[in-house]
Amino acid sequence: MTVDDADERGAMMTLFDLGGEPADLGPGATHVPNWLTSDQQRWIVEQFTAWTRGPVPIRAATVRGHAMSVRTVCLGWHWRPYRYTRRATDVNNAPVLPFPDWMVRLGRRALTDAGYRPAQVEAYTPDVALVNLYDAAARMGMHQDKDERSLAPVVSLSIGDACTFRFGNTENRSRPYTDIPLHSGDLFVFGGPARLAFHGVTRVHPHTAPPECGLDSGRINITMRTTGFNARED
Ligand SMILES: O=C(O)CCC(=O)C(=O)O
Ligand SMILES: [Fe+2]
Repeated sequence: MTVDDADERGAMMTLFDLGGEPADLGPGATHVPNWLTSDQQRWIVEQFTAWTRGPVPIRAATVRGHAMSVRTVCLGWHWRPYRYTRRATDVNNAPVLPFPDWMVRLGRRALTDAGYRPAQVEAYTPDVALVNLYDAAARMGMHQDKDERSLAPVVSLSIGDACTFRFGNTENRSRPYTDIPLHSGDLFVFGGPARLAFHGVTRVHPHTAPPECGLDSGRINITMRTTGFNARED
């Protein structure tokens, strides 16, 4: 079997396994397949294209001397391992784009659809988005999202090629974890007892992006978070 065959098989498995039981992700984690409409996905891809042009260009962050395989552009705050600043201090020192109001509203709708109570939804005010672009070879190792001071939920949106997302436990990078396919348009929310769960992307499935999503190849993932830092901090 060639690598291409293996990719093809992975792609087919990912495309056709939507009918099964929803994975039990434990309390605090919710997967809502097919949450964004095709129109919304295409519109977000257009925004993404504009974000990558700057003022801070999309780039692979450096972790312990190695470039990540994923490239990232940020909104609201600039993230570099392992802190948030208002300027892209490890890129070109330009100020980061503002966090858009429509994304706050989208984040609130995401919490509603993930089963959060109205008071929690109204209080939700994410102020940073990490927007990741994965090519077919990109991965993300198991990690916790813990550079934020706030433990408000993380809202994750996926567009383009499907991936295998590994969602684990709050203790360490190893088992127990659950591998779930995230497809174009899927929403994933992790908060409460799952907020500091280890998670990662074990692989991207090339050629699985639906034509109507607006992205020919690769995968975009947006995670909205709440830094808990005040506006003047740098
Ligand atoms: O790409 C994903 O689905 C997850 C991204 C992620 O975990 C992160 O940006 O911290
Ligand atoms: Fe993460």
